[in-house]
Amino acid sequence: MTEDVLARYRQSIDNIDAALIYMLAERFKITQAVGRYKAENGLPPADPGREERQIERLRNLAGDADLDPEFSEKFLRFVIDEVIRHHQKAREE
Ligand SMILES: C=C(O[C@@H]1C=C(C(=O)O)C=C[C@H]1O)C(=O)O
Repeated sequence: MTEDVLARYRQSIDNIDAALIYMLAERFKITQAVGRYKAENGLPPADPGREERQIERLRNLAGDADLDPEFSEKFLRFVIDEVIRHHQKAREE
């Protein structure tokens, strides 16, 4: 009985994790396009002003959603740093 409850929770966790992976894949597809556009047009890989606005926006959304804003900032920072790495590579190609 208890194991059924745990299995149901975990099924839901598996679905959410799958959605996160698909959403991240879509985000990286569009950021790769941004990286190519920047490389072709001589724009810098990073845009600190945009990052600051994004982080502030997500910190507020996190607060509304009862998620730790510090965690949401760390997560977005991690993703953005990877995007910038891709943009630097696109510029070198
Ligand atoms: C995607 C961009 O490039 C970088 C990555 C960002 C992101 O992943 O949200 C935001 C700003 C830039 O440093 C962009 O300039 O919009």
